[in-house]
Amino acid sequence: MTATASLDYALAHSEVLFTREQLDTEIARMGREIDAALDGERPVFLTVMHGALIFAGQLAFAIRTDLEFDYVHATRYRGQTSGSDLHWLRRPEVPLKDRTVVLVDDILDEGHTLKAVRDACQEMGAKRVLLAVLCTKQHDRRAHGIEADFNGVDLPDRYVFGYGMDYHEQARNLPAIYALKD
Ligand SMILES: O=P(O)(O)OC[C@H]1O[C@H](OP(=O)(O)OP(=O)(O)O)[C@H](O)[C@@H]1O
Ligand code: HPA
Repeated sequence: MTATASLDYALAHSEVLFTREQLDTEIARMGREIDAALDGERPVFLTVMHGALIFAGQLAFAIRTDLEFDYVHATRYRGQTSGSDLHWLRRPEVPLKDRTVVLVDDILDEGHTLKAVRDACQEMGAKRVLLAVLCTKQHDRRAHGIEADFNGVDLPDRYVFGYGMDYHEQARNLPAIYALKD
């Protein structure tokens, strides 16, 4: 591993943007918003591995409506800090025809990942796909036609890690969102 890819390097060149306490508050709000949108309907709660793992568990506890769990694994970054082609490692198993899907991911960045996963859900017959993300990066590189229905916090256009998000496959279990300094 190169020196700049180490977690020690990342922590020495980063700052905390959002603490666990701040994120707890936002996730609780999202749970209430999702309950209101579901209006009693039981959805498929579809988690995009690996990055959404921590957020999805916390969000599920914040939602009162019963959920049917499934997950997909699609990755575009594969441990790197810039994205490339999307690789599907697991597609949805639960039949999605005529179902509402709550699609859960850690970050909406350029949007290619969630756009591809959302399109796949629609091709499988989902009647409604609601996107719930912990954070959204603010820039003008977003893929056309993708935005979050439920968002936790907005981020500057910097590489972030922690709270499920990786720095060269490290740091996912740090309980805060960190950003590299410019
Ligand atoms: O909006 P985009 O630019 O497409 O980026 C967002 C995606 O990138 C990350 O996944 P990654 O490919 O790093 O896999 P991971 O979830 O295993 O970390 C993240 O979890 C999102 O799924
Ligand atoms: O800034 C990021 N950090 C971690 N994973 C990501 N996937 C897309 N953007 C990012």
